[in-house]
Amino acid sequence: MKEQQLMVALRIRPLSEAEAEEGAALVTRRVGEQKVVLMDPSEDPDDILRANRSREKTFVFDMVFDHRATQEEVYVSTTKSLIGGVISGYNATVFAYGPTGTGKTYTMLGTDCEPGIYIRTLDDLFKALEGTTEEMDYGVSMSYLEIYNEVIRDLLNPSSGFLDLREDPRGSIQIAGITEVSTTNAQEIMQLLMKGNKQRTQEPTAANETSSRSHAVLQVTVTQKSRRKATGEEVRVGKLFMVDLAGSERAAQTQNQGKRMKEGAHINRSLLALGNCINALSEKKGSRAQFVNFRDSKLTRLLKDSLGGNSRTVMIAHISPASTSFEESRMTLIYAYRAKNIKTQVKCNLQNVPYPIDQYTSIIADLHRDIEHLKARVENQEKEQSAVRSDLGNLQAQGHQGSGAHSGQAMDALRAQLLGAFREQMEMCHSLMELENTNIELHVDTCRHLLTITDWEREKAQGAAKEKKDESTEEEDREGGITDSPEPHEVTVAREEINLLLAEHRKTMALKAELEQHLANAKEKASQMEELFPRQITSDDQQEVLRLLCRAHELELGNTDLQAKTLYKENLLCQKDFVIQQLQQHMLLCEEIIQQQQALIKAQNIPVPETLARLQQLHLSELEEGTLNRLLVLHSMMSGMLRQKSIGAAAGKTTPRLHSPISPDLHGKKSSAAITTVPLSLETLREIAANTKSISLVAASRCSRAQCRGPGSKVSSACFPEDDMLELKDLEVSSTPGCQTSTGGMLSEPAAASQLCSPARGAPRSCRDQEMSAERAARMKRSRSLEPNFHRTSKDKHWTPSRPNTDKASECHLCQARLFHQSKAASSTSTAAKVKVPIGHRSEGTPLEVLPKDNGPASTIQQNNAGRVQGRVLQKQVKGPADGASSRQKQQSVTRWGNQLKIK
Ligand SMILES: Nc1ncnc2c1ncn2[C@@H]1O[C@H](COP(=O)(O)OP(=O)(O)OP(=O)(O)O)[C@@H](O)[C@H]1O
Repeated sequence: MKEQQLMVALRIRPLSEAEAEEGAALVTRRVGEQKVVLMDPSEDPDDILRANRSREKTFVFDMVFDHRATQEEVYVSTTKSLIGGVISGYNATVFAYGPTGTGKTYTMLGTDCEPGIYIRTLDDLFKALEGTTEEMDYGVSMSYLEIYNEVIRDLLNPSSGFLDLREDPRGSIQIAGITEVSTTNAQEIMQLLMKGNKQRTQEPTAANETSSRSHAVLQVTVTQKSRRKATGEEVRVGKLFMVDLAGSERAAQTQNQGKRMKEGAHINRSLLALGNCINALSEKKGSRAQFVNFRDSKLTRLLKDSLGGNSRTVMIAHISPASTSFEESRMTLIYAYRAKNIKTQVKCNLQNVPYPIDQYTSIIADLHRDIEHLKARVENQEKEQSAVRSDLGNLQAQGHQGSGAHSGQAMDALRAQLLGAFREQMEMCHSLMELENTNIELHVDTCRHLLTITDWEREKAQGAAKEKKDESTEEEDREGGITDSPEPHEVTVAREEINLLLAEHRKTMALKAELEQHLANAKEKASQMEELFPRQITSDDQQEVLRLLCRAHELELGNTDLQAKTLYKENLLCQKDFVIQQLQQHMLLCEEIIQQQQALIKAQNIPVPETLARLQQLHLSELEEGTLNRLLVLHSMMSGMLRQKSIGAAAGKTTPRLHSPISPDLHGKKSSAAITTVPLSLETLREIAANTKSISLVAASRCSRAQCRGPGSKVSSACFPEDDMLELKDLEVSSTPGCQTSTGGMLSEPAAASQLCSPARGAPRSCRDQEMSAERAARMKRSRSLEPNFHRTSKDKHWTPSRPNTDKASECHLCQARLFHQSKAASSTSTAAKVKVPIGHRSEGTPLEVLPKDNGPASTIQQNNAGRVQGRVLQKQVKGPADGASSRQKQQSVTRWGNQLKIK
């Protein structure tokens, strides 16, 4: 990882005709290649009182261009050098900053005769790639978007609506549903850009006839893969962002009113957020280190890596030379000058680095099977549902003909009430899932930050060890002992972000608890309504209609549950990537240790025991055979396919896609156990965040394993957020021989264990894992421990992390989460049973009466609200179909529920 200072260049455009007509004086002067002098036009040179104070301010930048600079010069001095890095897998960003009308678009896009940075960069990029394609396979894709009034639009496909901005598990920002064009022709790209630019929101302001009112971002991704098999299947991905920001303007200067004023407010909001980030980042190393809030605007979230992360970044600040723009120029120069202090950490983006992952391939295969199985069940349920719906239509038609007016009215009222109640329940279910989804996102974010901190801790530890070694050999240089190197700002940011994320998690959990309570009440209400059928509705047909309604509702809930389970599996896959990343780093460390030890053995001529020699031989042949590479490719292919399939399914089907399931527990009937994700103990994370010195993901997961371990154990409350501890404390779990795992106990009843551990298949995966581990352990006679987390199996032929450390930890959480939800479902059922007066449901136009409970025969609560649910895409897919609108609906639905809860 290399530290890079942000490069800041300044471009001063020529005096415009309008400025010249106004008689504006020149207030800027370029001195040499790197200096600019700004003169304050308001100061009187004859003012004796201020005679000692200079009316000139000098600013130094990496490059200063004045009106004589050509587009080629600006490009060559700022951007050209980034191309090589992007091809080798590094990220880079160029952004144009400055007040309106100072030439940002001119610099970035340019004109037909004087093309700007976009086209020159792409031209050179393709030329460079052509020269190297003998050795490498390259892929180039680009996307072009604008952020206008805090919403993101695809400039290559404006009809796709507003897009969502997401962070992927590796922490890079993604735009869901954005069009990515693959091409190798710069001319084609120029046409696309011109076309896209026409879609950009552009309006005349007093300062600029063709003012761009939005921030435009052109992203080019270069993927590089070696053609020589011997070098492995390593893929390097370099991303280049080219950003034309909207003008940093003041309303007074641009005389903006109405819509322009509102736009200005949004533009200023994101630019203000950008300014704040620049301020905070530039002071990161200084005494006034501040928190950098990238989340304040879409723009700063998008530029997060460019400013504070993994990117070589160039800022081209723009100013006008006119005295009339003095104030804007001064502010821009101050900001740009500050930005020079920003440092980014640059590292090559490698994907698919060879790593022994056989255990993951089997898990992934399992997940694949589960997903297929669940999908098949979803399809069956859908078929059943449509059959029920058509029956229902027929019966309703008959009911209307055959029954009297009075009974028809009662029937309609009851039906409306039922539908209202079911709809409310479904909305609550979806809101709960959305909250759970948010929790997962928060968790993924937290893990990512933990990884950053772990990386740093490891680097620090290695550095300290090295220093100690040096110290012993060069004592004279080490008077002060080992000095603590300063913590990189990304690590400090990670620590701060973890705290924020934990706070957000607590809020989400509180809202979720309220919603769950509300849902339990709603279910109780619906069950009371069902008991009234026989009294209020006399006709058999009508009763049948209502029963079918309830059945449809039940199916709908079941359907939702299944889809949620599917998505949960997908999420689990995603989390495996994290673990792989972590293990991969550990693997590299181990490799280094092995090499050094081998060198030592050789140098000292130490006799090697036969067993060790055999293992070394095995290790070498493993490397030569490239088995690990193949496994890795298999892993990436399978997980890629799975994700692709999911995306395809989401695009093709109109059924909802949910990240996390809810357990519908209707009318006292136990439904399948709900699953949620609590992959790391939030308590543990909180401790880790607080205890900043010894933070490590491995430590965190070990901790949570340790807390969950032990035969006949109680489910440890330490594995759950504190809000959930009360729910769990009385839940006794006993071990089942053969099913006991090192990561958590099973319910004593086999059926319950199966339900908890593997809802989709017969044998609980934890049990299977246990058997496999035992089998493996028996075969591991020659295995030898390198360090506590790693072992070598004769079957695996390579160093590999012990299974319980990874997948079992996840399984442990999975089991516990299910357990928790089941206990919660049980407790909510009992709570619901105590409710005497049901809360009124919302139904369209028909306020629900409080219905007396009688002792009529119980039947099943059902609902047909499938139509409502269909067409809602509930999971936001990165790089999937555009789903921005639906995710906003989701947000609204969650917020709405949040608000309703508050009101209630
Ligand atoms: N270096 C330059 N040489 C010649 N003309 C320039 C130069 N810089 C800007 N211009 C001209 O000034 C005008 C305004 O430039 P441009 O639209 O690029 O400004 P901007 O900073 O992008 O404004 P906004 O933020 O309002 O979109 C254009 O007509 C452009 O051609």
